[in-house]
Amino acid sequence: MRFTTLAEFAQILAAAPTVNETVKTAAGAHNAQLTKPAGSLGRLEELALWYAAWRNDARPQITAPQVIIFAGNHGVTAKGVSAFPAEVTAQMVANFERGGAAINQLSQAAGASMSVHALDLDRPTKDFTKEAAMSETECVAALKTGWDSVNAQTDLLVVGEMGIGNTTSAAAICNALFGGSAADWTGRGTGVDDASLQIKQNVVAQGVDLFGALPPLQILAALGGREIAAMAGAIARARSLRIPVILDGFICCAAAACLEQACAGALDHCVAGHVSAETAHPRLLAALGQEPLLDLSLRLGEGSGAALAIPILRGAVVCHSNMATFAEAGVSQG
Ligand SMILES: O=C(O)c1ccc[n+]([C@@H]2O[C@H](COP(=O)([O-])O)[C@@H](O)[C@H]2O)c1
Ligand SMILES: Cc1cc2nc[nH]c2cc1C
Repeated sequence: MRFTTLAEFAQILAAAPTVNETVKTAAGAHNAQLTKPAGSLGRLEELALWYAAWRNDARPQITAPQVIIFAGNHGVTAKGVSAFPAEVTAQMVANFERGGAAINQLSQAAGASMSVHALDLDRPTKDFTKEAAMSETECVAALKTGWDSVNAQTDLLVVGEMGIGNTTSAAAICNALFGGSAADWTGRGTGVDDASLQIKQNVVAQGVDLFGALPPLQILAALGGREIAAMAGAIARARSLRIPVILDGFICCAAAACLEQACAGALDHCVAGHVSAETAHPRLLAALGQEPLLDLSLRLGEGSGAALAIPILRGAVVCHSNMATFAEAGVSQG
């Protein structure tokens, strides 16, 4: 399916497949027969039923998880909102390509393929305290990069990001989408000091003053970044292919939030992999109605927290699909 405008992208979200309740019921009946006290696998049982219902398969397997990292540069970095210089984005892309970053290790440990997409790094977005970060055309191009990067054969998707300055962009998106004050949504990102945190809050407040009244996908264009839009495009593509998604930290969830606010239920195929140490991430997860699987005080991004959650979902699915039933094992039911 192609889209050339944000309005067409919104139509795709509205027409996306929904969860298969018949398969969910069948998966629930199977779960009830497995050799364990009812409910004893806790949240793993709920995860397995959710996964089965999205895959249209009451006894699914996870065989080909995909991790995709998107990188983008941000005009607002000129304001001094990050503890690191903007050139680190491109330097880290080279590191991802050489296999030297945390996400390379975590993807491999989780048995996932991993790819990196750098989006116009030599052309940062515009400073959103002055003008929209991206035009509609630029935002649509980034959404398409994400859309096209999803392998249709994958059965579990993680999207992650790298972009110096992108916690400022994510904070502005969240403040615009959910209200409250700039301080509510602005954290220390890579580790800014008190003076830079104050600048960051002011930048977020200025962006929200200018663009906060726009509809959600226009907020993504005006306050977002290319890697943020690309994550949104990939999450939407996964939905169209019935591929469940594990969400990562604050920036990933801000991208996802644009979809949910544009179309209620757009994240029903997503689960939050972790809650990050970025101060506003718990607030964002609450706004999305998401309960994170892990709480490890990570604040790296790169899809790292989501990749760590892959084995949890794998565990849920192998128990659900491969355990013996009471009848098969000759175990007496209580
Ligand atoms: O995922 C998170 O919650 C998270 C929290 C803080 C920082 N990050 C990463 O740090 C970078 C953004 O931080 P900053 O300070 O440059 O806005 C970007 O590359 C993110 O991947 C990521
Ligand atoms: C070194 C470094 C690695 C990162 N990975 C994701 N965001 C990052 C930010 C920095 C600064």
